[in-house]
Amino acid sequence: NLFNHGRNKVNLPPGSLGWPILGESLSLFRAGLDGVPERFDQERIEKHGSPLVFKTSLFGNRVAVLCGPAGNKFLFGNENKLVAVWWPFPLRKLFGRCLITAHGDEAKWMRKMMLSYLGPEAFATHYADTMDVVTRRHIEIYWRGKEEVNVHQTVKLYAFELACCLFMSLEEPNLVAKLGSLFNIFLKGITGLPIDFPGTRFYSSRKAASAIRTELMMIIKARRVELQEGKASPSQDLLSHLLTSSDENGRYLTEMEIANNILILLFAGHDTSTVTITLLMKRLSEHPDVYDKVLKEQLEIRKAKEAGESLKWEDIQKMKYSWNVVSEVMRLNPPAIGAFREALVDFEYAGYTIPKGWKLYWSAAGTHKDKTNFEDPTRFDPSRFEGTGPTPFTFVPFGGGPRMCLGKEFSRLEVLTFLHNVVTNYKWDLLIPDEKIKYAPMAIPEKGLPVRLHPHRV
Ligand code: HEM
Repeated sequence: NLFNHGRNKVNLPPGSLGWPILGESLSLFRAGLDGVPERFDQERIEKHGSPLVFKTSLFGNRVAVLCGPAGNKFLFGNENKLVAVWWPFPLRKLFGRCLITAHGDEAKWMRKMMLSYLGPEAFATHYADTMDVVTRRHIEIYWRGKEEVNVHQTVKLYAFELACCLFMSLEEPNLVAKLGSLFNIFLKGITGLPIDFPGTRFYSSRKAASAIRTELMMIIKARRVELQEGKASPSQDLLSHLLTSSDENGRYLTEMEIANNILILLFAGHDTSTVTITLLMKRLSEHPDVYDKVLKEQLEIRKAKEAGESLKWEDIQKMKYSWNVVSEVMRLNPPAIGAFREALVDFEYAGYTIPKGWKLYWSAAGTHKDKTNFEDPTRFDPSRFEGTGPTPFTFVPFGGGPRMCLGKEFSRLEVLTFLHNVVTNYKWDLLIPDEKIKYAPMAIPEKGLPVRLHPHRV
Protein backbone atom coordinates (compact mmCIF):
# COMPACT_ATOMS: atom_id res chain seq x y z
CA ASN A 1 0.00 0.00 0.00
CA LEU A 2 1.39 3.32 -1.13
CA PHE A 3 0.42 5.22 2.01
CA ASN A 4 2.38 2.89 4.30
CA HIS A 5 5.74 3.80 2.81
CA GLY A 6 6.86 6.57 5.15
CA ARG A 7 10.13 6.90 3.24
CA ASN A 8 8.72 7.05 -0.31
CA LYS A 9 6.37 9.96 -0.04
CA VAL A 10 3.74 9.64 -2.75
CA ASN A 11 3.45 12.51 -5.20
CA LEU A 12 -0.32 12.89 -5.46
CA PRO A 13 -1.84 15.35 -7.98
CA PRO A 14 -2.48 18.88 -6.65
CA GLY A 15 -5.95 19.68 -5.37
CA SER A 16 -8.16 19.62 -2.31
CA LEU A 17 -10.17 16.75 -0.83
CA GLY A 18 -12.72 19.19 0.63
CA TRP A 19 -14.99 18.22 3.51
CA PRO A 20 -15.05 14.79 5.16
CA ILE A 21 -17.33 12.39 3.21
CA LEU A 22 -18.97 15.17 1.14
CA GLY A 23 -15.61 16.16 -0.31
CA GLU A 24 -16.21 18.69 -3.07
CA SER A 25 -19.50 17.14 -4.26
CA LEU A 26 -21.49 20.27 -3.41
CA SER A 27 -19.30 22.44 -5.65
CA LEU A 28 -19.89 20.04 -8.53
CA PHE A 29 -23.68 20.04 -7.91
CA ARG A 30 -23.73 23.83 -7.63
CA ALA A 31 -21.81 24.31 -10.88
CA GLY A 32 -24.35 21.96 -12.55
CA LEU A 33 -27.38 23.79 -11.13
CA ASP A 34 -25.90 27.08 -12.33
CA GLY A 35 -25.75 25.54 -15.82
CA VAL A 36 -21.94 25.55 -16.03
CA PRO A 37 -20.63 22.10 -14.97
CA GLU A 38 -17.27 22.99 -16.57
CA ARG A 39 -16.77 25.63 -13.85
CA PHE A 40 -15.82 22.82 -11.43
CA ASP A 41 -12.82 21.86 -13.60
CA GLN A 42 -11.90 25.38 -14.68
CA GLU A 43 -11.72 26.75 -11.11
CA ARG A 44 -9.51 23.90 -9.94
CA ILE A 45 -7.20 23.97 -12.94
CA GLU A 46 -6.68 27.69 -12.32
CA LYS A 47 -6.24 27.35 -8.57
CA HIS A 48 -3.85 24.39 -8.59
CA GLY A 49 -2.00 25.39 -11.71
CA SER A 50 -2.07 22.00 -13.43
CA PRO A 51 -3.96 21.89 -16.74
CA LEU A 52 -3.61 18.09 -16.84
CA VAL A 53 -4.84 16.62 -13.57
CA PHE A 54 -6.14 17.53 -10.12
CA LYS A 55 -7.39 15.54 -7.17
CA THR A 56 -10.72 15.96 -5.46
CA SER A 57 -13.19 13.90 -3.46
CA LEU A 58 -16.71 13.14 -4.72
CA PHE A 59 -19.47 11.08 -3.04
CA GLY A 60 -17.01 9.68 -0.52
CA ASN A 61 -14.41 8.66 -3.12
CA ARG A 62 -10.97 10.04 -3.84
CA VAL A 63 -10.95 11.08 -7.46
CA ALA A 64 -8.27 12.22 -9.90
CA VAL A 65 -9.79 14.35 -12.67
CA LEU A 66 -7.82 13.90 -15.89
CA CYS A 67 -8.40 17.01 -17.98
CA GLY A 68 -8.64 17.69 -21.70
CA PRO A 69 -7.81 15.53 -24.74
CA ALA A 70 -4.67 14.05 -23.12
CA GLY A 71 -6.67 12.80 -20.11
CA ASN A 72 -9.48 11.47 -22.31
CA LYS A 73 -7.04 9.63 -24.56
CA PHE A 74 -5.23 8.14 -21.56
CA LEU A 75 -8.41 6.87 -19.88
CA PHE A 76 -10.07 5.56 -23.03
CA GLY A 77 -6.84 3.83 -24.09
CA ASN A 78 -6.13 2.14 -20.76
CA GLU A 79 -9.43 0.40 -20.11
CA ASN A 80 -8.83 -3.05 -18.58
CA LYS A 81 -5.12 -2.26 -18.34
CA LEU A 82 -4.66 0.52 -15.76
CA VAL A 83 -8.31 1.47 -15.27
CA ALA A 84 -11.81 -0.02 -15.54
CA VAL A 85 -15.19 1.59 -15.90
CA TRP A 86 -16.81 2.52 -12.56
CA TRP A 87 -20.21 3.97 -11.68
CA PRO A 88 -21.15 5.51 -8.32
CA PHE A 89 -22.81 3.21 -5.77
CA PRO A 90 -26.53 4.03 -6.30
CA LEU A 91 -26.22 3.01 -9.94
CA ARG A 92 -24.36 -0.22 -9.28
CA LYS A 93 -26.82 -1.21 -6.57
CA LEU A 94 -29.92 -0.37 -8.63
CA PHE A 95 -28.82 -2.09 -11.84
CA GLY A 96 -27.43 -5.35 -10.45
CA ARG A 97 -25.55 -7.75 -12.76
CA CYS A 98 -25.46 -6.23 -16.22
CA LEU A 99 -23.16 -4.55 -18.73
CA ILE A 100 -22.13 -1.57 -16.59
CA THR A 101 -21.13 -3.73 -13.63
CA ALA A 102 -19.37 -6.33 -15.83
CA HIS A 103 -15.69 -6.11 -16.76
CA GLY A 104 -13.15 -7.77 -19.07
CA ASP A 105 -14.35 -10.58 -21.33
CA GLU A 106 -17.84 -10.69 -19.91
CA ALA A 107 -18.39 -6.98 -20.64
CA LYS A 108 -16.97 -7.49 -24.14
CA TRP A 109 -19.40 -10.33 -24.82
CA MET A 110 -22.42 -8.41 -23.53
CA ARG A 111 -21.45 -5.34 -25.57
CA LYS A 112 -21.02 -7.38 -28.73
CA MET A 113 -24.36 -9.04 -28.30
CA MET A 114 -26.20 -5.76 -27.73
CA LEU A 115 -24.28 -3.92 -30.44
CA SER A 116 -25.39 -6.39 -33.05
CA TYR A 117 -28.84 -5.00 -32.38
CA LEU A 118 -27.98 -1.35 -31.80
CA GLY A 119 -25.45 -0.84 -34.60
CA PRO A 120 -26.04 0.50 -38.12
CA GLU A 121 -26.55 -2.89 -39.76
CA ALA A 122 -29.47 -3.74 -37.51
CA PHE A 123 -30.99 -0.37 -38.23
CA ALA A 124 -30.56 -0.79 -41.97
CA THR A 125 -31.99 -4.32 -42.04
CA HIS A 126 -34.46 -4.41 -39.16
CA TYR A 127 -35.88 -1.17 -37.94
CA ALA A 128 -35.32 1.94 -40.06
CA ASP A 129 -39.00 1.80 -41.02
CA THR A 130 -40.23 1.19 -37.49
CA MET A 131 -38.28 4.12 -36.11
CA ASP A 132 -39.84 6.47 -38.64
CA VAL A 133 -43.32 4.98 -38.19
CA VAL A 134 -43.18 5.35 -34.38
CA THR A 135 -41.87 8.93 -34.75
CA ARG A 136 -44.64 9.93 -37.13
CA ARG A 137 -47.26 8.35 -34.91
CA HIS A 138 -45.86 10.30 -31.95
CA ILE A 139 -46.04 13.59 -33.90
CA GLU A 140 -49.63 12.81 -34.97
CA ILE A 141 -50.77 12.11 -31.40
CA TYR A 142 -48.80 14.62 -29.34
CA TRP A 143 -48.00 17.52 -31.70
CA ARG A 144 -50.57 17.72 -34.49
CA GLY A 145 -53.25 20.33 -33.81
CA LYS A 146 -51.53 21.64 -30.69
CA GLU A 147 -50.56 25.29 -30.38
CA GLU A 148 -48.12 24.77 -27.53
CA VAL A 149 -45.99 21.81 -26.47
CA ASN A 150 -43.63 21.24 -23.56
CA VAL A 151 -40.75 19.77 -25.54
CA HIS A 152 -38.90 17.99 -22.74
CA GLN A 153 -41.99 16.27 -21.32
CA THR A 154 -43.25 15.19 -24.73
CA VAL A 155 -39.93 13.99 -26.09
CA LYS A 156 -39.35 11.99 -22.90
CA LEU A 157 -42.46 10.03 -23.73
CA TYR A 158 -41.29 9.60 -27.32
CA ALA A 159 -37.89 8.22 -26.32
CA PHE A 160 -39.48 5.75 -23.93
CA GLU A 161 -42.13 4.54 -26.38
CA LEU A 162 -39.55 4.14 -29.11
CA ALA A 163 -37.21 2.13 -26.87
CA CYS A 164 -40.06 -0.14 -25.66
CA CYS A 165 -41.12 -0.75 -29.24
CA LEU A 166 -37.66 -1.40 -30.68
CA PHE A 167 -36.17 -3.32 -27.78
CA MET A 168 -39.17 -5.46 -26.84
CA SER A 169 -41.91 -4.93 -29.49
CA LEU A 170 -43.97 -3.48 -26.67
CA GLU A 171 -46.73 -1.21 -27.91
CA GLU A 172 -49.69 -1.87 -25.62
CA PRO A 173 -50.37 1.72 -24.41
CA ASN A 174 -51.38 0.84 -20.82
CA LEU A 175 -48.34 -1.32 -20.22
CA VAL A 176 -45.99 1.27 -21.77
CA ALA A 177 -47.60 3.99 -19.61
CA LYS A 178 -47.28 1.85 -16.47
CA LEU A 179 -43.62 1.08 -17.17
CA GLY A 180 -43.02 4.75 -18.03
CA SER A 181 -44.33 6.03 -14.72
CA LEU A 182 -42.34 3.42 -12.76
CA PHE A 183 -39.30 4.36 -14.79
CA ASN A 184 -39.64 8.03 -13.87
CA ILE A 185 -39.70 7.16 -10.15
CA PHE A 186 -36.70 4.92 -10.73
CA LEU A 187 -34.69 7.71 -12.42
CA LYS A 188 -35.15 10.09 -9.48
CA GLY A 189 -33.20 7.86 -7.08
CA ILE A 190 -30.25 7.20 -9.33
CA THR A 191 -28.24 10.29 -8.60
CA GLY A 192 -29.23 11.01 -5.01
CA LEU A 193 -27.74 9.68 -1.80
CA PRO A 194 -28.23 5.92 -1.33
CA ILE A 195 -30.19 6.23 1.94
CA ASP A 196 -32.45 3.23 2.02
CA PHE A 197 -35.59 3.47 4.15
CA PRO A 198 -39.25 4.16 3.31
CA GLY A 199 -39.77 7.73 2.16
CA THR A 200 -36.32 8.29 0.64
CA ARG A 201 -35.82 8.69 -3.11
CA PHE A 202 -33.38 5.81 -3.19
CA TYR A 203 -35.89 3.50 -1.49
CA SER A 204 -38.66 4.45 -3.96
CA SER A 205 -36.22 4.03 -6.82
CA ARG A 206 -35.21 0.56 -5.65
CA LYS A 207 -38.86 -0.44 -5.30
CA ALA A 208 -39.64 0.94 -8.78
CA ALA A 209 -36.66 -0.95 -10.26
CA SER A 210 -37.90 -4.19 -8.79
CA ALA A 211 -41.46 -3.56 -10.07
CA ILE A 212 -40.02 -2.89 -13.57
CA ARG A 213 -37.96 -6.08 -13.34
CA THR A 214 -41.08 -8.07 -12.43
CA GLU A 215 -42.84 -6.72 -15.54
CA LEU A 216 -39.79 -7.33 -17.71
CA MET A 217 -39.44 -10.89 -16.40
CA MET A 218 -43.05 -11.61 -17.43
CA ILE A 219 -42.40 -10.20 -20.89
CA ILE A 220 -39.17 -12.23 -21.17
CA LYS A 221 -40.82 -15.50 -20.09
CA ALA A 222 -43.72 -14.98 -22.48
CA ARG A 223 -41.29 -14.31 -25.33
CA ARG A 224 -39.31 -17.45 -24.54
CA VAL A 225 -42.48 -19.52 -24.97
CA GLU A 226 -43.37 -17.69 -28.21
CA LEU A 227 -39.90 -18.38 -29.56
CA GLN A 228 -40.18 -22.08 -28.64
CA GLU A 229 -43.57 -22.28 -30.36
CA GLY A 230 -42.29 -20.46 -33.45
CA LYS A 231 -44.66 -17.53 -32.84
CA ALA A 232 -41.81 -15.01 -32.50
CA SER A 233 -38.65 -14.64 -34.56
CA PRO A 234 -35.08 -14.60 -33.15
CA SER A 235 -34.37 -11.36 -35.03
CA GLN A 236 -37.62 -9.65 -34.11
CA ASP A 237 -36.08 -7.25 -31.59
CA LEU A 238 -33.35 -6.88 -28.99
CA LEU A 239 -35.18 -9.11 -26.53
CA SER A 240 -35.42 -12.08 -28.94
CA HIS A 241 -31.80 -11.51 -29.87
CA LEU A 242 -30.63 -11.61 -26.22
CA LEU A 243 -32.69 -14.74 -25.53
CA THR A 244 -31.24 -16.67 -28.46
CA SER A 245 -27.55 -15.60 -28.46
CA SER A 246 -24.83 -17.40 -26.52
CA ASP A 247 -21.07 -16.91 -26.12
CA GLU A 248 -18.58 -19.36 -27.66
CA ASN A 249 -18.90 -21.64 -24.59
CA GLY A 250 -22.64 -21.87 -25.01
CA ARG A 251 -23.45 -19.57 -22.09
CA TYR A 252 -26.72 -17.69 -22.40
CA LEU A 253 -27.71 -14.65 -20.37
CA THR A 254 -30.02 -15.52 -17.48
CA GLU A 255 -33.50 -13.98 -17.58
CA MET A 256 -32.49 -11.62 -14.75
CA GLU A 257 -29.38 -10.51 -16.67
CA ILE A 258 -31.55 -9.82 -19.72
CA ALA A 259 -33.96 -7.79 -17.58
CA ASN A 260 -31.06 -5.82 -16.04
CA ASN A 261 -29.48 -5.15 -19.43
CA ILE A 262 -32.77 -3.92 -20.89
CA LEU A 263 -33.15 -1.69 -17.84
CA ILE A 264 -29.67 -0.23 -18.38
CA LEU A 265 -30.41 0.45 -22.06
CA LEU A 266 -33.69 2.13 -21.19
CA PHE A 267 -31.84 4.23 -18.62
CA ALA A 268 -28.77 5.10 -20.73
CA GLY A 269 -30.80 5.96 -23.79
CA HIS A 270 -33.64 7.81 -22.19
CA ASP A 271 -32.59 11.16 -20.76
CA THR A 272 -29.57 11.45 -23.06
CA SER A 273 -31.62 11.40 -26.28
CA THR A 274 -34.41 13.45 -24.68
CA VAL A 275 -31.97 16.17 -23.64
CA THR A 276 -30.30 16.22 -27.06
CA ILE A 277 -33.59 16.65 -28.93
CA THR A 278 -34.85 19.28 -26.46
CA LEU A 279 -31.71 21.40 -26.68
CA LEU A 280 -31.59 20.93 -30.44
CA MET A 281 -35.06 22.48 -30.68
CA LYS A 282 -33.93 25.33 -28.41
CA ARG A 283 -30.87 26.13 -30.53
CA LEU A 284 -32.78 25.88 -33.83
CA SER A 285 -35.30 28.40 -32.62
CA GLU A 286 -32.53 30.74 -31.42
CA HIS A 287 -30.65 30.47 -34.74
CA PRO A 288 -33.17 30.81 -37.61
CA ASP A 289 -30.38 30.75 -40.22
CA VAL A 290 -29.34 27.30 -38.97
CA TYR A 291 -32.98 26.18 -38.89
CA ASP A 292 -33.36 27.23 -42.55
CA LYS A 293 -30.34 25.20 -43.62
CA VAL A 294 -31.50 22.14 -41.70
CA LEU A 295 -34.98 22.46 -43.23
CA LYS A 296 -33.49 22.74 -46.73
CA GLU A 297 -31.46 19.57 -46.23
CA GLN A 298 -34.43 17.67 -44.83
CA LEU A 299 -36.82 18.85 -47.56
CA GLU A 300 -34.42 17.67 -50.24
CA ILE A 301 -34.47 14.22 -48.66
CA ARG A 302 -38.27 14.29 -48.37
CA LYS A 303 -38.73 15.43 -52.00
CA ALA A 304 -36.74 12.48 -53.31
CA LYS A 305 -39.23 10.09 -51.68
CA GLU A 306 -42.77 8.92 -52.49
CA ALA A 307 -45.54 10.47 -50.38
CA GLY A 308 -45.66 8.66 -47.03
CA GLU A 309 -42.53 6.59 -47.72
CA SER A 310 -40.42 5.94 -44.57
CA LEU A 311 -36.86 7.11 -44.02
CA LYS A 312 -34.16 4.62 -44.98
CA TRP A 313 -30.59 4.16 -43.84
CA GLU A 314 -29.36 5.98 -46.97
CA ASP A 315 -31.50 9.01 -46.11
CA ILE A 316 -29.93 9.29 -42.66
CA GLN A 317 -26.47 9.24 -44.29
CA LYS A 318 -27.44 12.32 -46.30
CA MET A 319 -28.22 14.39 -43.17
CA LYS A 320 -24.68 15.73 -42.91
CA TYR A 321 -25.39 19.37 -42.06
CA SER A 322 -28.12 18.32 -39.62
CA TRP A 323 -25.68 16.03 -37.81
CA ASN A 324 -23.14 18.85 -37.54
CA VAL A 325 -25.84 20.90 -35.84
CA VAL A 326 -26.66 18.07 -33.42
CA SER A 327 -22.93 17.68 -32.70
CA GLU A 328 -22.60 21.37 -31.87
CA VAL A 329 -25.61 21.08 -29.54
CA MET A 330 -23.88 18.18 -27.74
CA ARG A 331 -20.59 20.07 -27.63
CA LEU A 332 -22.14 23.03 -25.86
CA ASN A 333 -24.29 20.91 -23.53
CA PRO A 334 -22.97 17.35 -23.40
CA PRO A 335 -25.92 15.16 -22.29
CA ALA A 336 -23.52 13.15 -20.10
CA ILE A 337 -21.05 15.61 -18.57
CA GLY A 338 -18.38 12.96 -18.00
CA ALA A 339 -17.84 9.50 -16.52
CA PHE A 340 -15.72 7.57 -14.02
CA ARG A 341 -13.06 4.89 -14.04
CA GLU A 342 -11.30 3.06 -11.21
CA ALA A 343 -7.52 2.61 -10.94
CA LEU A 344 -6.76 -1.15 -11.12
CA VAL A 345 -3.12 -0.64 -10.02
CA ASP A 346 -0.91 2.24 -8.81
CA PHE A 347 0.26 4.19 -11.84
CA GLU A 348 1.93 7.45 -12.86
CA TYR A 349 0.17 10.17 -14.81
CA ALA A 350 1.77 13.51 -15.77
CA GLY A 351 4.45 12.90 -13.14
CA TYR A 352 1.92 12.24 -10.34
CA THR A 353 1.00 8.97 -8.67
CA ILE A 354 -2.56 7.69 -8.92
CA PRO A 355 -3.04 5.05 -6.21
CA LYS A 356 -4.88 1.78 -6.88
CA GLY A 357 -8.56 2.04 -5.94
CA TRP A 358 -8.77 5.79 -6.60
CA LYS A 359 -11.49 6.82 -9.01
CA LEU A 360 -10.75 8.79 -12.16
CA TYR A 361 -13.01 11.16 -13.98
CA TRP A 362 -12.98 12.46 -17.55
CA SER A 363 -15.00 15.54 -18.28
CA ALA A 364 -16.83 16.13 -21.56
CA ALA A 365 -18.12 19.47 -20.22
CA GLY A 366 -14.61 20.67 -19.31
CA THR A 367 -13.03 19.50 -22.57
CA HIS A 368 -15.75 20.99 -24.78
CA LYS A 369 -15.61 24.43 -23.17
CA ASP A 370 -11.83 24.85 -23.11
CA LYS A 371 -10.65 27.57 -25.50
CA THR A 372 -7.49 25.62 -26.29
CA ASN A 373 -9.75 22.99 -27.91
CA PHE A 374 -12.51 25.20 -29.39
CA GLU A 375 -12.09 28.82 -30.32
CA ASP A 376 -14.65 31.10 -28.64
CA PRO A 377 -16.04 27.99 -26.93
CA THR A 378 -19.44 29.34 -25.81
CA ARG A 379 -20.46 30.41 -29.35
CA PHE A 380 -22.91 28.12 -31.18
CA ASP A 381 -21.28 27.35 -34.53
CA PRO A 382 -22.05 24.08 -36.37
CA SER A 383 -19.37 24.89 -38.98
CA ARG A 384 -16.77 23.64 -36.46
CA PHE A 385 -17.73 20.15 -37.58
CA GLU A 386 -17.14 20.74 -41.29
CA GLY A 387 -14.12 19.25 -43.03
CA THR A 388 -12.01 17.16 -40.70
CA GLY A 389 -13.83 18.58 -37.66
CA PRO A 390 -12.43 18.85 -34.11
CA THR A 391 -9.05 17.33 -33.26
CA PRO A 392 -9.09 13.82 -31.74
CA PHE A 393 -10.29 13.49 -28.11
CA THR A 394 -11.53 17.10 -27.93
CA PHE A 395 -15.14 16.20 -28.84
CA VAL A 396 -16.24 13.36 -26.58
CA PRO A 397 -20.01 13.37 -25.95
CA PHE A 398 -20.06 9.57 -26.25
CA GLY A 399 -16.77 8.86 -24.47
CA GLY A 400 -14.29 6.62 -26.28
CA GLY A 401 -12.35 3.37 -26.27
CA PRO A 402 -13.77 -0.04 -25.31
CA ARG A 403 -16.47 1.48 -23.08
CA MET A 404 -17.67 4.08 -25.54
CA CYS A 405 -21.41 4.66 -25.53
CA LEU A 406 -23.15 1.60 -26.90
CA GLY A 407 -26.07 3.63 -28.18
CA LYS A 408 -24.08 6.15 -30.22
CA GLU A 409 -25.46 5.00 -33.55
CA PHE A 410 -28.92 4.32 -32.19
CA SER A 411 -29.19 7.82 -30.76
CA ARG A 412 -27.91 9.38 -34.00
CA LEU A 413 -30.74 7.65 -35.87
CA GLU A 414 -33.29 8.51 -33.22
CA VAL A 415 -32.37 12.21 -33.05
CA LEU A 416 -32.13 12.63 -36.84
CA THR A 417 -35.40 10.77 -37.50
CA PHE A 418 -37.12 13.01 -34.98
CA LEU A 419 -35.49 16.12 -36.40
CA HIS A 420 -36.61 15.21 -39.93
CA ASN A 421 -40.21 14.81 -38.83
CA VAL A 422 -40.35 17.92 -36.66
CA VAL A 423 -38.70 20.42 -39.05
CA THR A 424 -40.62 19.23 -42.10
CA ASN A 425 -43.85 19.84 -40.17
CA TYR A 426 -43.12 22.87 -37.96
CA LYS A 427 -41.33 26.01 -37.13
CA TRP A 428 -41.58 27.06 -33.45
CA ASP A 429 -41.05 29.94 -31.04
CA LEU A 430 -39.70 29.63 -27.53
CA LEU A 431 -42.35 30.68 -24.99
CA ILE A 432 -39.57 31.51 -22.52
CA PRO A 433 -36.76 33.21 -24.44
CA ASP A 434 -33.34 32.59 -22.85
CA GLU A 435 -34.77 29.82 -20.66
CA LYS A 436 -32.00 28.80 -18.30
CA ILE A 437 -30.41 25.36 -18.69
CA LYS A 438 -29.45 23.55 -15.50
CA TYR A 439 -27.79 20.18 -15.01
CA ALA A 440 -29.19 17.74 -12.45
CA PRO A 441 -27.08 15.86 -13.53
CA MET A 442 -28.35 16.11 -17.13
CA ALA A 443 -29.00 19.35 -18.91
CA ILE A 444 -32.62 20.49 -18.96
CA PRO A 445 -34.20 23.87 -19.63
CA GLU A 446 -35.67 24.92 -16.28
CA LYS A 447 -39.32 24.76 -17.41
CA GLY A 448 -38.90 21.95 -19.95
CA LEU A 449 -38.83 24.23 -23.03
CA PRO A 450 -42.43 25.20 -23.75
CA VAL A 451 -42.78 26.22 -27.43
CA ARG A 452 -45.47 27.60 -29.73
CA LEU A 453 -45.84 25.57 -32.92
CA HIS A 454 -46.32 27.00 -36.41
CA PRO A 455 -47.22 24.24 -38.88
CA HIS A 456 -45.83 24.76 -42.40
CA ARG A 457 -48.46 25.64 -44.97
CA VAL A 458 -48.54 22.96 -47.64
C1 HEM B 1 -27.19 11.57 -27.35
C2 HEM B 1 -27.32 10.44 -26.73
C3 HEM B 1 -26.29 9.76 -25.87
C4 HEM B 1 -25.12 10.25 -25.30
C5 HEM B 1 -24.56 11.65 -25.42
C6 HEM B 1 -24.52 9.15 -24.58
C7 HEM B 1 -23.33 9.24 -23.86
C8 HEM B 1 -22.74 8.19 -23.17
C9 HEM B 1 -21.52 8.30 -22.39
C10 HEM B 1 -20.70 9.55 -22.20
C11 HEM B 1 -21.26 7.08 -21.88
C12 HEM B 1 -20.14 6.70 -20.93
C13 HEM B 1 -18.94 6.24 -21.68
C14 HEM B 1 -17.78 6.01 -20.73
O1 HEM B 1 -17.94 5.52 -19.61
O2 HEM B 1 -16.67 6.34 -21.14
C15 HEM B 1 -22.32 6.17 -22.33
C16 HEM B 1 -22.38 4.84 -22.00
C17 HEM B 1 -23.40 4.01 -22.43
N1 HEM B 1 -24.46 4.34 -23.26
FE1 HEM B 1 -24.83 6.17 -24.06
N2 HEM B 1 -25.31 8.04 -24.70
C18 HEM B 1 -26.39 8.36 -25.49
C19 HEM B 1 -27.41 7.51 -25.88
C20 HEM B 1 -27.48 6.18 -25.62
C21 HEM B 1 -28.51 5.29 -26.10
C22 HEM B 1 -29.68 5.69 -27.01
C23 HEM B 1 -28.26 4.06 -25.57
C24 HEM B 1 -29.00 2.75 -25.75
C25 HEM B 1 -29.75 2.44 -26.74
C26 HEM B 1 -27.02 4.17 -24.80
C27 HEM B 1 -26.41 3.12 -24.15
C28 HEM B 1 -25.25 3.22 -23.42
C29 HEM B 1 -24.67 2.11 -22.67
C30 HEM B 1 -25.23 0.70 -22.58
C31 HEM B 1 -23.50 2.60 -22.06
C32 HEM B 1 -22.53 1.81 -21.18
C33 HEM B 1 -21.48 1.19 -22.08
C34 HEM B 1 -20.42 0.36 -21.34
O3 HEM B 1 -20.19 0.61 -20.15
O4 HEM B 1 -19.83 -0.53 -21.96
N3 HEM B 1 -26.59 5.47 -24.84
N4 HEM B 1 -23.20 6.88 -23.12
